[in-house]
Amino acid sequence: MLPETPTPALIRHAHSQARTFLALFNELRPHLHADRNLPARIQQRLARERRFGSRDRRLYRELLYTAIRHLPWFENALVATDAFTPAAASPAASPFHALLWLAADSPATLPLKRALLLAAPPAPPAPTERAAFLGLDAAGLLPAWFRSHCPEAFASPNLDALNTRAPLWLRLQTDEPAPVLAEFDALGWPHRASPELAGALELLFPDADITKTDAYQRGLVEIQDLGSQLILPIALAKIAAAPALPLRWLDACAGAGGKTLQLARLLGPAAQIEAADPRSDALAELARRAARARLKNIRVLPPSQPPAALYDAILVDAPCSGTGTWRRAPHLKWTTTEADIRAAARLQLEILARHAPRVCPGGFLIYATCSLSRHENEAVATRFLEAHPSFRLLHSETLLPAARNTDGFHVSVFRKQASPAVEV
Ligand SMILES: C[S@@+](CC[C@H](N)C(=O)[O-])C[C@H]1O[C@@H](n2cnc3c(N)ncnc32)[C@H](O)[C@@H]1O
Repeated sequence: MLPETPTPALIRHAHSQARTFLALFNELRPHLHADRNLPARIQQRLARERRFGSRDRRLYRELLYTAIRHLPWFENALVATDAFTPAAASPAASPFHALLWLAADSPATLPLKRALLLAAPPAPPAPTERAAFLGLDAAGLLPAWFRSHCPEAFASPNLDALNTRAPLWLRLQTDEPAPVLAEFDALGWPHRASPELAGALELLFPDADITKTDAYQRGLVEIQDLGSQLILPIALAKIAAAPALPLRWLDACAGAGGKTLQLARLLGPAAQIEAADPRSDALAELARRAARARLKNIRVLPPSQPPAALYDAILVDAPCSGTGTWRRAPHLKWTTTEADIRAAARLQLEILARHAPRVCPGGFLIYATCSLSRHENEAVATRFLEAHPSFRLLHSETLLPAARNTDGFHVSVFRKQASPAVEV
C-alpha cells in the first residue's frame, strides 16, 4: 500500500497538513454533538478556505468523517498536546496517526499516508478488527442508548457494516446500460452489478463525482443506496399476489423522489403516481429528475393541494431518525437522542393514520423507514394495526446493514380489507 520513501519536503508538507486538520477538527468540536446539519457546515467551512484545492478538501473531509465515525476514540485524544507526534510513523505513534491509518485509501489520502505511515501494516477492513489492533472498544462506536432499539447492531457483522464508509450505489434508469458502463470504463471507474437486484450498480472508485457524468446528466442513472432500492421490489413482490396490480398510487412522503422515480419505472406507463411532500423545494427537484429520466407517469402535487380521496396504493416513506444511515451520515450517531426517536414514531403514526382512509378497499399501504430502531419500525406498525382493524399486515422486514451491505431500512406492507369499511 505504501511504497516510495517520502522526501523531506513531502514530510514537512504532511506535518503541516496534520496541524491544519487538528485546527479544523477543534474548530468543529463544539458542533459535533449538536448540529444535525454538520455535513453542510463541514462543506461550507472547507469551501471558505481559499488555499485548499479540491484534493485538499477531499483529504480533510475524509479525515473529519473518519474522526466523526470514531468520535469516542478521538474526541478528547485529538485535543491533547501530543495529538500529533511528528517523529514516529505507525498507527500507535499518536492519535492523529491512528486516525490517518483508519481513513480510507484514496488519491487524496495516500500521499499523507505514505509520508506518515510508511512502516504501518494496512488497516484490516472490519472496524472490530481495527478496534482490536488499537486496543479500543468497537461497541463504543454506537451510542449506548441504541442497544435497546436494535441489539443486532452491536455485534459483528452489523457493527462492522454500520461503522464502515458507505459504498456508492447507482440505480440504472435505462434498459440499455452499455453506454453508461462504457463511460465509467473510460473514466477508469470500476463497477459491479448487484447479484441481488437487476439495475443496481456499485461504483468502486472512491470520490467518483457521478453528477458530472453524461450518464447522470441524461437521467440514465440515479444515486440510491442498495437498501433503498430493495424496499419497493420487496413490497411489490408481496402485492403481486393481488388479482390486479395497483395503478393509482400516492407517494405521500416523496421528498426529492428517489423512490418515486423507481416506482414509476417498476410500474410502467399504465400506472399514475402522485407525489406529495411538505417541502416544495424537494418537489421541484423531483420534477427535474422525473423530466431528466423522461418519466411521464408522475404528477407532483404542490403542498397546497390535498391528495385525492382514494388510491389503490399509498407509499409512506416516512420521515425518521435515520439510524439506518449512520455509516453514511456518522454525525447522526452523536446528534440523535431517544427523544428524537419518540418524536419520529409519533409523526410516523400520525402520517399513516392520515393516509389510511385514502387507501381504497382491497388496496395497499406501504410503510418504510431508513431507521433500525424497533420503536420506529415494528412498534409503529403494531400501533397502526391496533388503531386500524380494517388493515392486516402482509409483510414486515428490517434490512440489517450486514445482510447485503446496505444502509438499514424497514418496510411493512399493509392491506385494507376488500369489503367497504368505515376508516376514520
Ligand atoms: C425519508 S424522506 C423521503 C425520501 C424519499 N421518499 C426518497 O426516496 O428520496 C421523508 C420525507 O417526508 C417528508 N415529511 C416530513 N414531514 C412530513 C409530514 N408531516 N407529512 C408528509 N411528509 C412529511 C419530508 O419532507 C421528507 O421528504
